[in-house]
Amino acid sequence: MAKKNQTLGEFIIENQQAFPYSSGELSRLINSIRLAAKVVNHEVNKAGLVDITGAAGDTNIQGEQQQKLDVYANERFIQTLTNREIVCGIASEENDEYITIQGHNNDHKNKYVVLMDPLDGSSNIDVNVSVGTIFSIYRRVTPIGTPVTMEDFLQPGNLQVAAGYIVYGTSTMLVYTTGHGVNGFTLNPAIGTYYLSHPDMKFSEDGNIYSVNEGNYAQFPKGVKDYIKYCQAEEGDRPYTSRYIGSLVSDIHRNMIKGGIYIYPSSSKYPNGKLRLLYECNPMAFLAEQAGGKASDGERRIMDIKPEELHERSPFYCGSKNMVEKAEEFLQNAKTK
Ligand SMILES: O=P(O)(O)OC[C@H]1O[C@](O)(COP(=O)(O)O)[C@@H](O)[C@@H]1O
Ligand SMILES: [Mg+2]
Ligand SMILES: [Mg+2]
Repeated sequence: MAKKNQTLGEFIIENQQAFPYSSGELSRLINSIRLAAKVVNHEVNKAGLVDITGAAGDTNIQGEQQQKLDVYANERFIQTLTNREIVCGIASEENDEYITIQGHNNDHKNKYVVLMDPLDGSSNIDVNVSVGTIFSIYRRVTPIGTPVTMEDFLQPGNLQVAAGYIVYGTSTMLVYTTGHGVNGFTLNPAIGTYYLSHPDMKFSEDGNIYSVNEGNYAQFPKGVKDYIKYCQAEEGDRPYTSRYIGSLVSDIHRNMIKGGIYIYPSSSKYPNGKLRLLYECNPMAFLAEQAGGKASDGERRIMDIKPEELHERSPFYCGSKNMVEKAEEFLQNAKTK
């Protein structure tokens, strides 16, 4: 049972039985993510003081300009996960291909793969707005002792064994699930310890915050435009409040605490949506469902989508269950008209 203010270490030990495969590996994996997050947090907190902001000069497979902090965070998480001898493979937004981790005996004996967005919200780095890291963890499906293959990474989200995010905001928080609810831990930077500050986080069934980049309104499908007009109407419990930070982690985190819906729909600029299914939509969908919320692509449950490619994108509707279902209703009605 989660006890407020217990440390992350105490929580992990007390909830060992909650981790699948009853081994300590998954808890060691969560711990290694915690460690890497502390190092990245340190750099995020001094971004601007040192030359860690701004463009790194390269572009990633998404064709997006890599920020220096994207590259730094990516390297730290890969190094920590590799050194801790727990994972057999890593896929990252910042790497075109997945990374095979052989293990210190080159025996490919590790059981888990991690997919991650090492730094989410890159456009906010230079303007001192919160950013995050998102991770998704699966048990490998190919035989232990052999090198991982793409099959280990292209698993539907409903097979995740753990998922979470770190938000580097006014405070640094680690929020994650292993399929037994969602718990949030806040870092005490003075002593470098995470404390259980948000036990058993829940999405309220309803909310009055909608998060969408309304600057792209003209590019949206009719159903999305209709839903936004519904949110803005002066009737019933509306107008809702519009809040959009432009960091998926921050927008989802706020909505989980206050209630709300986050939408990144398909558009003329992003026909399949902008967010990546494997390391943005799926982990957030796992958290949302574990917190009593909902996550779809407008029609299908996100976690039931069978991925075809490592960096494939998906439209994303996530948050308070009744709000997501209302948005899906507008999308459906627009199709039938
Ligand atoms: O600026 P836009 O088009 O509204 O997109 C904002 C979205 O893009 C993202 O920044 C994409 O993530 P990355 O920063 O990791 O590429 C999300 O965090 C955010 O929700
Ligand atoms: Mg991202
Ligand atoms: Mg990113």
